[in-house]
Amino acid sequence: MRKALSEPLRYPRPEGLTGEQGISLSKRPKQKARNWKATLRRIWNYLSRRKGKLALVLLMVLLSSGLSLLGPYMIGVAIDRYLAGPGGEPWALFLAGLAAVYVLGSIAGWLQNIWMIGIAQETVYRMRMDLFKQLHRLPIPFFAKRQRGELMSRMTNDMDNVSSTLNSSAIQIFSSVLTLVGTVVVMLLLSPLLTVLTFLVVPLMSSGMKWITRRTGVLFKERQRNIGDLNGYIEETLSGQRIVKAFSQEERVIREFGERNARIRQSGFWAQSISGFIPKLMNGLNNLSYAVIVGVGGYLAIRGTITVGVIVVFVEYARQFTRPLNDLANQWNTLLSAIAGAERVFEILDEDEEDQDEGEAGPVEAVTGEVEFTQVGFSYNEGEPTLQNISFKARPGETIAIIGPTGAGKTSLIQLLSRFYEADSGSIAVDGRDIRTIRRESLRSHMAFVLQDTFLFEGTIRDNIRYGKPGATDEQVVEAAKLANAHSFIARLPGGYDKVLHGDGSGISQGQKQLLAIARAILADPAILVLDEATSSIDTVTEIKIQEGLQRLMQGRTSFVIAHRLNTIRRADQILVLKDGRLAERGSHDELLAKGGLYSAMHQSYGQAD
Ligand SMILES: Nc1ncnc2c1ncn2[C@@H]1O[C@H](COP(=O)(O)OP(=O)(O)OP(=O)(O)O)[C@@H](O)[C@H]1O
Repeated sequence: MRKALSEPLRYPRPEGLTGEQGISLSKRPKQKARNWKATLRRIWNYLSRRKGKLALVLLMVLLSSGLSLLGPYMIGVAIDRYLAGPGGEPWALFLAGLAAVYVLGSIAGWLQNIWMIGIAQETVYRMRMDLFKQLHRLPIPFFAKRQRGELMSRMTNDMDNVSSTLNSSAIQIFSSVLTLVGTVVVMLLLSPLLTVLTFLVVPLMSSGMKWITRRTGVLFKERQRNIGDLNGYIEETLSGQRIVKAFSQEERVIREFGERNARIRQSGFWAQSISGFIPKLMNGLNNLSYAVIVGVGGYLAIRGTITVGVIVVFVEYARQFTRPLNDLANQWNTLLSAIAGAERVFEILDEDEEDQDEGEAGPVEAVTGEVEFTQVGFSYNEGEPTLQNISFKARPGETIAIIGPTGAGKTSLIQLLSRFYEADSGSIAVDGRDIRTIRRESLRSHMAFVLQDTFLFEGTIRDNIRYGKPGATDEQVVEAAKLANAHSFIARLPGGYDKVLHGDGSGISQGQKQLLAIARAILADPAILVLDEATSSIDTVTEIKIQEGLQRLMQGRTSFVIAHRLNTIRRADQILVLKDGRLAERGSHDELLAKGGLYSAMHQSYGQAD
């Protein structure tokens, strides 16, 4: 008996009890799902695609749980049978049987693990695919309301949460419950009294855990908040790195980072230190439970009520009983937080995609570029009109300059034309066809955008130019670059067209970025062009190159230019002057000047700025 007390764990100590990882998982700030039943049903929809494999996993869980009960039981039986001296089956046979039980148990555990990981990875793969597809189907207004970082975290953190839980926690919880129930049943069958004594530690354990977690919960939350704060600070200072350097604020930034970093150290220290008591407490209580079992069991054995074998079985089961209990405590929060994560993923999946194109909507083959707005009205928020009663007609190949004070609605007008937003009233027609009857994708394939802030993807210059027309040949890419006046600077770059651009084209200048955007648009060869003229000043040589490139690009296309330069405005076939969401004036430069109205007044200031 002494042996059992001083060396209570005959088999490898269960990991569930100790270890920082297990503890910290249970202390994660809880994220609660609002409708966990519906979320679980949807997770099941994904999982159920692999029903056969799942059934195998469950079989393995049953097998490994059953074998984990059988092992200690066999030891107990053996002790009773062989304690008084050799008898019954030979030892070797018994040992072989015992070894088989443990080996089979391990194999079943291993198979269950590996199969479940397969199912989990496939499930997460599908969910991730669905989420990414959905993110690219959602309309622009959806993104206007959300933070990019927040969406990113659904794609990464929430998916990771779901992944790790499906990988291990879900199955562990199931197997813990099974083992727990099985252990309790066998314990009750062997000795109800000893079972009750073993249970005595449970309230002590749970109140001890509660006492500690109440304290560490606050600390872990604080640490989490501090980490969030630090991440935010890192993101901010990296994005604003140029400003930091430009204002020589490096020292201050480092100091402020240090303060935040120290806060994490502080909260982390206390959270980890206090939670470190959990394994100690568990081990202490476990030993207490062994002592009680062995003490009372010994007394009962002397009185002949139970056998020594039963005591040994109980000591083993007591361990087996507290381990799943602990696992459950550890995994429960992980499970809850994964369900909450999955719910956040499903929330995005449930968002309305871009309004389905109306019944008749179809593709449009060739477009000449005639655009007509008829009494178009639009508002981002109900009751706050952004555009009202906009009517004009652009003939194919015309250049339309859109001007007006900031906030007048210039960008909004363009957004409607490209169907990023839908007009609330009136109609917009391309080649006489209402754009609501043209599939968005098809409509946009006839348009190209050269915006102030050109977005370049990670990849070669060639691929970036080819972005709108992936099938274009290398010769066509070079041809477009030449027309855009981009060829000469590209040719001078090390690597030329194969130079890889990183981080949104950080290795090239603003002007060069614009030249690439022009080349991209030339290659796409659209009938309708949308230009947002750069307001930032670019050196004169590049400026001339850009203007030349733009002229070539605009040739023969209907071009809408949010214009800032007098030259562009003067050359336009029509000028739309927007003010407070209304079309204040419309006409050519000369017509509007002659009118002596708003344009004429604005023209003065343009004249000064140009
Ligand atoms: N996503 C949005 N949600 C709500 N209101 C918006 C949104 N985008 C723009 N607005 C508002 O609509 C009005 C018109 O904005 P718009 O961007 O079209 O003006 P703009 O003439 O292009 O201005 P700027 O010259 O400054 O770019 C502004 O009052 C603006 O605050």
